[in-house]
Amino acid sequence: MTRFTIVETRIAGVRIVERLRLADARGSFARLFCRDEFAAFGGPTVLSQINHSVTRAAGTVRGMHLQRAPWSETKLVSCLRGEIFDVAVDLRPDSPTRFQWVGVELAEDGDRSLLIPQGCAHGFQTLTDDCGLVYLHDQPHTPAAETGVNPLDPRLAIAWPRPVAALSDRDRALPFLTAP
Ligand SMILES: Cc1cn([C@H]2C[C@H](O)[C@@H](COP(=O)(O)OP(=O)(O)O[C@H]3O[C@H](C)C(=O)[C@H](O)[C@H]3O)O2)c(=O)[nH]c1=O
Repeated sequence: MTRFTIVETRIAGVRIVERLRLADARGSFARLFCRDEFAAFGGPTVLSQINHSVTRAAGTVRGMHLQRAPWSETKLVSCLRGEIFDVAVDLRPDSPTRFQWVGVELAEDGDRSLLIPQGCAHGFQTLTDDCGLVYLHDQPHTPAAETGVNPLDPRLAIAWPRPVAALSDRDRALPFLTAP
């Protein structure tokens, strides 16, 4: 039984992964990742790290982050508590959608995750208080390879749904795009 439906977006490799929820009188069960099913659509098949982040206040923005090569990573982001607006930005130099972004709402009572490929930055805004995210990464966290772009960059013009209520000092200091 196929547990996932893959929805392509306008950015190649940025995919919405819709999960099949198996429900019964006790509640439900859903799979977050499956190596074989993900291999079938060209998704990541190796997990390096799994992370959990908690964000207290609605309106908070985290991002836009990615790791440089050779630690470029694919991420699968799932919201298991609360609701977020999840965003991927294409920063691949040769991509026809470079500097374009895709945003989707992920929620604990929803059944979808966002798959962010190598070369794309990831960030999100919380739409409720107390949001919990689970990230699957196919590369280890490598601080020396961490980079990003400013989530408030006017050139990206990411349409955050709410006023930005909180931003880390690190994210506030992320660079703005200058490349033509
Ligand atoms: C990303 C990461 C962080 N950390 C440590 C480093 C810091 O001591 C602490 C918080 O890190 P940071 O402020 O980078 O966390 P976020 O701002 O939530 O960044 C994450 O959220 C954005 C939206 C992402 O897409 C990335 O996965 C990730 O960069 O966790 C780890 O130990 N492992 C990790 O993989």
